[in-house]
This record gives sequence, structure tokens and C-alpha cells, in this order.
Amino acid sequence: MKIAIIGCGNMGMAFARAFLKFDLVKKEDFLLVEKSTDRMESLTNFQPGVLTGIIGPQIGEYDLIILSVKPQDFLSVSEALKAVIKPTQVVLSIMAGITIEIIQNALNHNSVIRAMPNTPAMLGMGITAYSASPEVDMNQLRKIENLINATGRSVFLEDEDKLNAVTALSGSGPAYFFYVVKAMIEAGKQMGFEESVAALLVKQTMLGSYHLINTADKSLDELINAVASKGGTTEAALRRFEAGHLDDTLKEGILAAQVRSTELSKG
Ligand SMILES: NC(=O)C1=CN([C@@H]2O[C@H](COP(=O)(O)OP(=O)(O)OC[C@H]3O[C@@H](n4cnc5c(N)ncnc54)[C@H](OP(=O)(O)O)[C@@H]3O)[C@@H](O)[C@H]2O)C=CC1
Ligand SMILES: O=C(O)[C@@H]1CCC=N1
Repeated sequence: MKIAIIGCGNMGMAFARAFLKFDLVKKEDFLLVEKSTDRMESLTNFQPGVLTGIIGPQIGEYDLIILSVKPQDFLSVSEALKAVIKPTQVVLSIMAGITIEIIQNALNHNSVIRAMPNTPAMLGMGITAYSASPEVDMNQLRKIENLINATGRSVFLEDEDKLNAVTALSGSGPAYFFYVVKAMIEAGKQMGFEESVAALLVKQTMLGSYHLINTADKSLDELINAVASKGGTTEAALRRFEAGHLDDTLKEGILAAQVRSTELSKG
């Protein structure tokens, strides 16, 4: 399969590298379109078939076009792409908020898949939810699913509207996790540890706890209770979290992300 990627930043290149790792695409079968001159320099190491700063007619030779620019850059991309895209090509967008309908109208093109991955895709440990326009046939959909699965796991959603919630939950999710980890490391430093020691204590705690969620035959409440001895230290911390409504704040943040994802579709 020949793939053109428009916007070769964090996510565009996470996808490209995952496809290469699983031999799904050859280096020479990539066309990379990137606006940033700094990024262009680093992309030469990737040795794609074509590396360019401009969306031109050669893009018509590629089976799949991945749109991985920021949502705010879609309008200018669509103006150039509309002039060169061919009806047989499939568009895969990972842009937050931009709906299939908006993409179809802007490009005057039917076959569009909208996906929402997350940054662990860089390690092949991402989760991507995706929806497709009815014009994408089963054969095309299966091929794209194979590509997406090179970046981790995937979920097909019949209801495209749910992608805004996915964006808020798992798309942005890694940042919430890093935020909590950072706060815990800061607390460790405040209690007198060097950053490296605090980071080791916290990161190994997160890793072990993640595996407990997946392997222990216990609910999250049971896992919490197994740590929180009556009258002990954990209880003291949890009481403080509850007084500050930390769980509500987290939920409200995630809902704000969903609202923002919906807003992005309105430009
Ligand atoms: N980061 C994440 O965790 C996730 C991001 N997404 C979505 O993926 C998309 C990309 O995000 P991310 O990879 O983080 O962003 P990046 O900023 O890392 O990458 C986007 C790249 O596209 C370039 N670009 C802008 N306009 C053009 C153009 N006209 N032609 C070619 N290249 C262009 C940008 O250049 P310049 O910097 O000069 O503008 C930049 O290098 C976004 O739409 C985002 O919503 C989805 C899931 C997770
Ligand atoms: O913050 C954003 O808008 C993008 C979408 C999901 C993660 N990053």
C-alpha cells in the first residue's frame, strides 16, 4: 500500500513508524508532506520515497491519505488537497473534532475514515477508535484496521458522534496520567527526595498498580480498600482528595475536553 501523510508531527510519524515496524508499508511507498522546515530536516533520516512541503498532484498516486495536521490547519490543507485527490483514494483523518461530513464536504470526496488514537501508539501500545463513511468498502476498511492495529488496539464505532468522547477519554488520556504522575513526583520532592528517586518510586508504583488492575480479581474499590488501612496513611490522603472533590474535578476536566472536541468541528 502507498501512503501519503499530511502533517508529519508526533502522531503522523507514530503511525508511519508503526506501519514500517510491521512491514505493512515500505519506506519508498511513503509520501510525507510537512510544513515545518525544522521537522523536514529530521524527516530526511526516515528516508521516505518523497518528502515535500507542498500538496501537489503526485499525491494522487497514493492509496491512502492520512490527515494528521492540527484541526486548525485543516482548512488550508483541504483547499490544496481538494484539487488533486482522486475518487478511489481513501482519507484517514486523526484530527480531533473534525467530522467525516466536514472532511467530505471540504474535499468533495466520499471515502473517509475518522480515527482517534493516542500517544502510546508510538510504542505500539495505543488505543484507537474509528468510524467510517458508508462509501468505504469492507476490503478498504479491513486494510486500514490492519494498519491501525500496528499502533496498538482498536475499536470500530458505528456512531461517529462518540469519537468526541473518545478524544476526551483516551485521546487526551495520556496527559491526565502524566499530570497525576508529575504531581506525585512533586510531592516526593517536597518530602525531601531527589527527583530521580521520587520518579522511580512513583513510576514503579504506577506500573505495578496498572498490572494489579488487569490481573487481580478485584474491583477498583476493592483494590483501593486493600491499600487503605483503617485509620492509616492512605485514608488520610483519600480524605483530603475527597474534601477537594478531586474525582469530580477529573470528571469535569474530561467533559470539558469532550465539549472542546465538539467545538473544534465548528471551526
Ligand atoms: N498529540 C496527540 O496526543 C494526539 C493528536 N491527535 C490529532 O493528531 C493531529 C496531529 O497532532 P500532533 O501530531 O500532536 O501535532 P504536531 O504539531 O506534532 O504535527 C502536525 C504537523 O503538521 C504540520 N503542518 C501544519 N500544516 C501543514 C500543512 N499545510 N502541510 C503539511 N504539514 C503541515 C505542522 O507544522 P507546524 O508545526 O509548522 O504547524 C506539524 O509539524 C491533530 O489534529 C490532533 O488533534 C489525535 C490523537 C492524539
Ligand atoms: O489535545 C488535543 O487536541 C489532541 C487530541 C487528543 C490529544 N491531543
